[in-house]
Amino acid sequence: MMQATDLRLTFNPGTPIENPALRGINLNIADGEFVTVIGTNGAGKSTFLNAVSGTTRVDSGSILLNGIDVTKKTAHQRAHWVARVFQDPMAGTCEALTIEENMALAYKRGGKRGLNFALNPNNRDLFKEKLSVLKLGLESRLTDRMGLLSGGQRQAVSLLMASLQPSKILLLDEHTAALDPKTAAFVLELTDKIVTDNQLTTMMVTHSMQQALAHGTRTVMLHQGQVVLDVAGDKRQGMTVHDLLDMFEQTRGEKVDDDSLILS
Ligand SMILES: Nc1ncnc2c1ncn2[C@@H]1O[C@H](COP(=O)(O)OP(=O)(O)OP(=O)(O)O)[C@@H](O)[C@H]1O
Repeated sequence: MMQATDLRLTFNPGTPIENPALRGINLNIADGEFVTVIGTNGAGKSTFLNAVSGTTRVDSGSILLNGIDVTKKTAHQRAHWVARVFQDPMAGTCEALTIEENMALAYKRGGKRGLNFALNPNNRDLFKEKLSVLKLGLESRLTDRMGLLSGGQRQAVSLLMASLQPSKILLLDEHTAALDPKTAAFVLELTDKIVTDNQLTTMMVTHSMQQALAHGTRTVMLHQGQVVLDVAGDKRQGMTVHDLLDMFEQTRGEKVDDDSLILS
């Protein structure tokens, strides 16, 4: 369970380029809920995810993960609880290390023991078994360097890595945006499977309203640093992009001014 309460953050306060990126975000996510997050450019989506993961500190407000207040904890201290897959396939894995070394690092995420401890025969079998689910033949390439994999393969392995240890929340930050449409569809399908199989509490930022409605169990829209729409259950079932745009217009009294959000 994640509870984000009145999160506020202003970049460059007191300067001519002062920017209130988070203006009181309130969002509670129940265990096992898969929330898709959309919003116009600059709405604060990445900043919000950074605040949850601890790579950005908020000015005020609180973030609780399973009842534990992590607001003042560093990203490193939160590593036990927060798993993340980034937009850039290069960002979440180390290309100089092998597939099994990357997986071993993920397996010991937040732990103190060394890489060699996690690279034992039992774990190798586990990594192979997990990789075989991808149906990409990577289970026979454990000692290949990560840098040899395509962007889609790396994102697929990143997703597996994120689910190797139980986390309180999985953050997906436009993790398919850099992939071609076919590979993106494959990685999204895999995301659904991994999230469902492992009952992961998940927040997925996407720049596609269509994707936001087609995946997950709940959709939240951010606008100017606040949550302005929040739909789930029957209300969300069968909802179209057009319905969502109408809802935004009725709530805000303005139209969505971001073609990429509407058209992608
Ligand atoms: N490190 C930073 N320093 C100053 N301003 C920042 C910084 N990071 C983000 N911002 C600003 O904060 C606002 C929110 O940015 P953020 O990246 O969270 O938006 P976003 O919703 O993820 O947008 P996009 O869809 O374009 O990626 C924007 O106006 C952005 O320019």
